[in-house]
Amino acid sequence: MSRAAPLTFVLRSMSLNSVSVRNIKSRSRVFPLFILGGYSKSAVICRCLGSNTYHKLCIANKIAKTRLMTKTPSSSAQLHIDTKHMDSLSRVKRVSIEGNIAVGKSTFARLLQSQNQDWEVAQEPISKWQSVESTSSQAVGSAQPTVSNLLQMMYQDPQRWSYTFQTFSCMSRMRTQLQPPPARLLYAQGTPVQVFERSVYSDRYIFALNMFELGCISAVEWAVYQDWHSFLLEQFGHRAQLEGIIYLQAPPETCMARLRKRGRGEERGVQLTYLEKLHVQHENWLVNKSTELHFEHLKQVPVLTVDASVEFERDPEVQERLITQVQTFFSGL
Ligand SMILES: Nc1ncnc2c1ncn2[C@@H]1O[C@H](COP(=O)(O)OP(=O)(O)O)[C@@H](O)[C@H]1O
Ligand SMILES: Nc1nc2c(ncn2[C@H]2C[C@H](O)[C@@H](COP(=O)(O)O)O2)c(=O)[nH]1
Repeated sequence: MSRAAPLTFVLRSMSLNSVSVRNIKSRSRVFPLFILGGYSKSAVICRCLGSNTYHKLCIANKIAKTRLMTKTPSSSAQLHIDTKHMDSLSRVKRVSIEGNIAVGKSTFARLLQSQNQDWEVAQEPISKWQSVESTSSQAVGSAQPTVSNLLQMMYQDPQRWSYTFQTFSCMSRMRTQLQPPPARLLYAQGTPVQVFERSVYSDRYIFALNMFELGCISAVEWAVYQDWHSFLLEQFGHRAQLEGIIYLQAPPETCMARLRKRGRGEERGVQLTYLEKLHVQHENWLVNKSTELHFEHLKQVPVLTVDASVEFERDPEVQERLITQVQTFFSGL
């Protein structure tokens, strides 16, 4: 049997009984798919009726990429596919926790993780920013690997390192948001939710914007950042889209006290004015809705604002109230 070069398809729509795919190379052909069965962990093998053509579908959340394993089917080809797996994937909601530095996002995320097996928390990849490996451009073979703390470099010399930091933080957030959900979420009884600590959106609409407004990112760097950010999200955004946002809201003074209490070395020089500015950015985006957004779906994403000024770390009653609030929010997504 002859093998054609692999083609890539993107799942366009999904219902209980059919799935249609668009050939992204020709941008025109649509193949109806019908349920049959048989899938492995992250791949579905489907068969094209009336021919020996097989397709392998690699699924990520609501979007599936199919790879043509053998010859090209006719445009009327009917494919068999198990959509049970796809339905499970599409049930998984994606929510980010947003809020000022040290407001309590990690603490809150840990609380959520401990409360419900149907929720999976992805932490902010701070450790990656604290240890960036590089090699010097010395003679081949003698180059020594170096580990740099980009978070510290950004705080020590924001003019020099803010743009570099935002490229790295955004890429690491994108990677996190593109992670498929763990298998146990696919079999969840309730509402399965992937919870992200911050997102590619706060990267742009909170931090990068703030650094630009503070003059730590130049006009050219800001233009370049926005250009690749928009492109990245246009290309992959459908796989990283959020269904909800939890905004942990607290006065900057409270965040400052918690930041000092936490005592992270890199943040020693952080001033209250910086947290005040970040607070305004959060309020503008998530409460006043005055931040200019560039992604239509983002304008519609529901926001749950949680009063994070209360001490919830060691108060089971407050924790219970918060969890109920979150549970109600998740089930309405
Ligand atoms: N609700 C709260 N009340 C009092 N202290 C808190 C609360 N939430 C978090 N903290 C403390 O504040 C500090 C920062 O919390 P953390 O969860 O690391 O914040 P973030 O992830 O938003 O930066 C930690 O020392 C934590 O113990
Ligand atoms: N300049 C930027 N700084 C950022 C960004 N994301 C996080 N951070 C800083 C703020 C904190 O010092 C630390 C971790 O944040 P927490 O709020 O989780 O404590 O990293 C960013 O995009 N730009």
